Amino acid sequence: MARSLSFSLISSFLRPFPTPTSELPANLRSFFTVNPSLSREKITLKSATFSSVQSCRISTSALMASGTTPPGLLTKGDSELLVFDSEEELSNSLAKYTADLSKKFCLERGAFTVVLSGGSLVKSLRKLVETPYGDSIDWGKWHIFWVDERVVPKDHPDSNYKLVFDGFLSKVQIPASQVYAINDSLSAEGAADDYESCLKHLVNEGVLLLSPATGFPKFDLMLLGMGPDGHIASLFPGHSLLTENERWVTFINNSPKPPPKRITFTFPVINSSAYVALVATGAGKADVVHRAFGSKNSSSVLLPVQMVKLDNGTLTWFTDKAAASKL
Ligand SMILES: O=C(O)[C@H](O)[C@@H](O)[C@H](O)[C@H](O)COP(=O)(O)O
Repeated sequence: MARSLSFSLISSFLRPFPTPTSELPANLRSFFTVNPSLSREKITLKSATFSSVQSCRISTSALMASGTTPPGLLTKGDSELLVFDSEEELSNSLAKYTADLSKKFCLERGAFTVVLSGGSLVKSLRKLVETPYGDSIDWGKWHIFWVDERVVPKDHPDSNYKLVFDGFLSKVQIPASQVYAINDSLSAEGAADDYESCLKHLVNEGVLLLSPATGFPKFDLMLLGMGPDGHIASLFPGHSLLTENERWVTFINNSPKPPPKRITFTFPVINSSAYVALVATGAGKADVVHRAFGSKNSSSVLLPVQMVKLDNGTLTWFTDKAAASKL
């Protein structure tokens, strides 16, 4: 039977840890002990349940939405997994994580470049428009991109632009000129070329930075969903697009997930990001979460989600109990 440990990371802002570290299992004890810098202001989660925690590497940077990296826990290409008791709690924490990164990047460089996927992610972002974030975020400095888009008119029910507009953009004050939708009058190939040109223009304008290490654009934050087959963006298992290493944006005319015509960022762009939050909820994602984080990996063939290996950034998985149930 899977061992389950529930503990409250912080139930109020009055105390740093409700549970003495001596009462935690050894692996979590050392996790907290080596991070004396954890402060009550920086920990954002109300509670989390980790099943079979040996399978997961959990570091404080995922819990500290300000992005401060504690010493000795993160390495290049490392990733972190958070498991929440409910999607509601996940949504609260995702909002805090995003708001804190917004504050950091707006202060550091006066802009915040945010890339969104479609799917259930957009619903999980709902708390971001609510108090206290909705009123305090500097929306005027946000720049919104799509990691993938279905090549359909913007008012089509399949459009990721429409999904994000209805669920998020229509509720906040991001200037329309800073919302980069595809040109839906073009073919998939034309729309990908056009979007890549748009990104290059934004690099010239200084809105978008280039990764000095890879030469690909370095977005501040990507908020990505994941399919039950392990796809991210419109990068599907076994597809030739997985190995694209020159283009920034490419296209697919035969997507296994409808609709068939899409554009998508490529792996070099995704992996050049400063921060990636991978949001996976529900039992339908449990097999893939297990494959990515479980102690036994039966296949040498990597699923697309396993190919997210950031060159110099922080990858955090936000999951709920159902998605983590096979760990
Ligand atoms: O346009 C798309 O189809 C998405 O960008 C896609 O990559 C999505 O994020 C995943 O399929 C997860 O979707 P769910 O969270 O709805 O399962």
